[in-house]
Amino acid sequence: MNEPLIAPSILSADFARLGEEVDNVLAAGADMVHFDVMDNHYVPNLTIGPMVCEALRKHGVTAPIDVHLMVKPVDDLIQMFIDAGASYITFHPEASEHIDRSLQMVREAGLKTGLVFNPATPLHYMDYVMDKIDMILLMSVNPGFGGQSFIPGTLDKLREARRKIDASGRNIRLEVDGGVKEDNIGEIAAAGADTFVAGSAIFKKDDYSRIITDMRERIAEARSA
Ligand SMILES: O=C(CO)[C@@H](O)[C@H](O)COP(=O)(O)O
Repeated sequence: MNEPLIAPSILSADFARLGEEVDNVLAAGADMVHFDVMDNHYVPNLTIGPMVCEALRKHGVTAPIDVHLMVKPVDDLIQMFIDAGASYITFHPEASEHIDRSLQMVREAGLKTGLVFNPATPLHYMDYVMDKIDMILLMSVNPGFGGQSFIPGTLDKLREARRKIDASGRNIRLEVDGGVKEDNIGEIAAAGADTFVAGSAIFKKDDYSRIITDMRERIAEARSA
């Protein structure tokens, strides 16, 4: 099992102080920055684009930036985020006309890539591209907004995704996003996730270090049980 990674979603950060917020959450022990891109078309919200990713790099952020594209179509923005300094680029299979080609674009640029599955999206989209993905992201809420409740059926879906990853023999990260909190992160880890996106659970707290440490402890407890 991969070492667990905590990826705060900057969707819940104070955008007026974004550089400082990202510095603070990384100094508090976060492993990477989860960067939610929404187009008010594929999802009913509008957020940030490649200029903000580039600005974070210019600000001095060296940690991995995990770009989650909630846009349709995806290919133009993939290229822009490659140029802007993304580390991971994940997208929804329904948002690409040519999933294999979109994955290939990211890989040829030397970045890590992956597919994102909404709560009702079946996992079979990954079946013929397992050799081209580094991450599978299961949405545990319907995408578009922070602060929603974790959909419990995601736990079974995580177990199913974990079986597929293990059967592939490849080192693919299993990320979960939506409603991840300190009181459910243990069972999410036990279901097979190794990469944990949390927005409001971290950014709505005063002490980022305490919540990230608490999350790590609960993951470790779940793994040793
Ligand atoms: O992509 C999304 C929502 O579409 C997420 O990354 C949210 O930003 C997670 O927020 P919390 O549920 O952790 O508050």
